[in-house]
Amino acid sequence: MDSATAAAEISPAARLAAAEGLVAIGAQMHAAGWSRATSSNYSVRLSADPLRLLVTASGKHKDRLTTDDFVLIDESGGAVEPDALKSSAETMLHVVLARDAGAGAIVHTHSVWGTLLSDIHGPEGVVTLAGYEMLKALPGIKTHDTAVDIAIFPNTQDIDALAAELSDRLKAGDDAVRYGFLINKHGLYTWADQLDSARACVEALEFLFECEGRRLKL
Ligand SMILES: CSCCC(=O)C(=O)COP(=O)(O)O
Ligand SMILES: [Zn+2]
Repeated sequence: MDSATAAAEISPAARLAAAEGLVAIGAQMHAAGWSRATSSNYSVRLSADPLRLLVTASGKHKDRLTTDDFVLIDESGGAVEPDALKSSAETMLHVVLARDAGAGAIVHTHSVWGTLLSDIHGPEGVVTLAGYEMLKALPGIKTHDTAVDIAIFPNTQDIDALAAELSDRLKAGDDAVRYGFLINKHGLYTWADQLDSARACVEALEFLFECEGRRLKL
C-alpha cells in the first residue's frame, strides 16, 4: 500500500475528532502546569494495522494548539502525508507504546513533582506509589491496598535507544511499565485505550507524585 492510500484510509472526521481531543488535552495539561514552555507531546492511535498515530508536531505551545498542529505517522515514526510538520522529537516512544502496550492514546507531561521525584528516585530506577485511594483511578485497580511501581529511565537525547529499551520492558511484561514511566529529570509518559482514560491516568499519577513529593518534604 502506498502512503497516499494509507493516509486516505483515515476518515477526516475521525482525524478531526482526535485532533480536537488533543487540543483540549493540551489546554488542560498546560493549565495544570504540566506542559509549560512547549514541553510535552500527545497522541491518539487512529489505526492499529497499519499503525497510524496522530501526534503533536514538535515545539508547539500546548495551550495554543490548533487542529493543524498534528502529524499522521506510521510504524516507523515517519509522516504519512506529504509536506507534514515535523512530528514530536519523542515520536518513537509513542510508536512503541501504541505497538507494544496497545495504547490508544498517550500523554506525556513535564510536571514539577514528577520531575523532582524522578530525580530523587532516579538511582533506584523506580518510584513506588502505595496505599493511596487515588490508585483506583488507574485501569484495573480496585483497592487502595496495593502498590504500583513506576519505572524511571535515564534521560537521553537518543530517543531510538530509549524506545528500544522501553519496547523490551513492555514485551517482557515488566510491571513497572504497566501504567506509565518517568524519564529522569524530564517527565511522565502514561497511556490508556482512549484519550479520556489516558487523561485520568495523567491526573491520577501527577496527583500521586505530588503526594509523594510533599510527603518527603514534610
Ligand atoms: C521544552 S521541553 C524539551 C523537549 C521535550 O521533552 C518535549 O516533551 C517536547 O518535545 P516535542 O518535540 O514533542 O515538542
Ligand atoms: Zn518531554
